[in-house]
Amino acid sequence: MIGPVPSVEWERTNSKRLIKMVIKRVAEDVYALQSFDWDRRTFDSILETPKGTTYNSFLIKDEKNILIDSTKPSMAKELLEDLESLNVQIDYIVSQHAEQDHSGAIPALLREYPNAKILGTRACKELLENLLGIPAEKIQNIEDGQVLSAGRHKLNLIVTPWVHWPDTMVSYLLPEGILFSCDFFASHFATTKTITKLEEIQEEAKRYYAHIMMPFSQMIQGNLEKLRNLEIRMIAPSHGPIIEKPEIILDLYGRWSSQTSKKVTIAYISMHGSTELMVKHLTRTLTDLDVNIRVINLANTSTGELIMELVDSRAMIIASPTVLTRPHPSVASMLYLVNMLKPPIKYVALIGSYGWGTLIEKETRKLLGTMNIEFLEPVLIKGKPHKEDFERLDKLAWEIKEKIGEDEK
Ligand SMILES: Cc1cc2nc3c(=O)[nH]c(=O)nc-3n(C[C@H](O)[C@H](O)[C@H](O)COP(=O)(O)O)c2cc1C
Repeated sequence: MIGPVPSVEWERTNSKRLIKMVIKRVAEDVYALQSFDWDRRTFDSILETPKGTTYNSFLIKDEKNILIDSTKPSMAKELLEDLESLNVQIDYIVSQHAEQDHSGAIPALLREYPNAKILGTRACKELLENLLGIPAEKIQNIEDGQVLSAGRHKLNLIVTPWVHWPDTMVSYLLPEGILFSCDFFASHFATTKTITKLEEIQEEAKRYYAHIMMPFSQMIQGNLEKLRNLEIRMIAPSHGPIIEKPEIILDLYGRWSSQTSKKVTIAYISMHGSTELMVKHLTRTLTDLDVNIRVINLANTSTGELIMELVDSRAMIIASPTVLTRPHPSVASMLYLVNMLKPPIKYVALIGSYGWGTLIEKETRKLLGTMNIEFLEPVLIKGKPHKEDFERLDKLAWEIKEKIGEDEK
């Protein structure tokens, strides 16, 4: 039986420490304990976090008290103090994902609550032992679909592998209908607001999806399917704000994991302007052909911005001069990342200028070696582009327009 719609209310903030921790009442006897990292600007040394982040832990107070996820090790002290202020003993810690930003405070929690049992997936158990030195006997494996009863509250434990590591799971709380989703549907966004509108979350959710979730789009589709029959009233991820209108993020994930739009993203760099002239010409022609394009100069725009554009692009044009026979290093490192993150692009075209001899095509194909893409005929020219080079670019523009219109996927 599902209960009344949960809604977030302020409980208290720990202002002594510059609001490092915020406690929110999410529903009756359900609390969000959020650690705020307002100033964090990168994650995993890859992902930009221009709006900081939070590490969210959730407490269900009942006959048995359950803590879902924790925080990063350096914020363990604040989490323990806030639990103390809520006057609870912890019976269960559900570790939805062993990565240190969610489970790093578990050793400190175990020192304070030595009788607490840790629950996690099989893969999580092994990782908790290896990453955090948590003794095996403290951790119980959960089975997919297992229900943990706290008393009035029932927590449905659902195995959802690869959102973001092999160990990941989510938990669905009844009667409130709250989905504790860990990294699934998360965003790096330090805000005290809860989300009810798409525009409030779209950009940071997309940045997060692009870097963390995109390589696993097939698994995401499978896991979305697994959640389809749940009546989800609220999504409480372990990073970023709580989402009070779950359909907005569920729709985005549905689209991002299975569709592209007819968009073409052009990523370029140019040292002396010849490749840039090619990009300008191609941009003009594609615009005349009414193709939706985004142009990104890698010299002044981060690779992260490009990766976000690729979430819903159907084609990518790579424009690079030849440097020591290969793509410019900024292009090469971008290609390395694209190959890892596997955006759903279907077509790739390579253009660029070289001086005397080039292996750029071979190297580009190699760098994108594990992607399922069709390479269009490259336009590689010696020196500055001339009339016949512009004609080749026009031909490429027409080909791109035709290709991206061929299907709607
Ligand atoms: C550091 C450096 C290394 C280069 N290495 C090569 C090379 O291996 N093969 C080649 O054909 N041209 C090479 N070139 C020449 C450039 O590819 C050529 O000048 C090209 O037109 C530059 O395009 P851009 O004007 O878009 O920067 C090199 C240029 C520089 C500055």
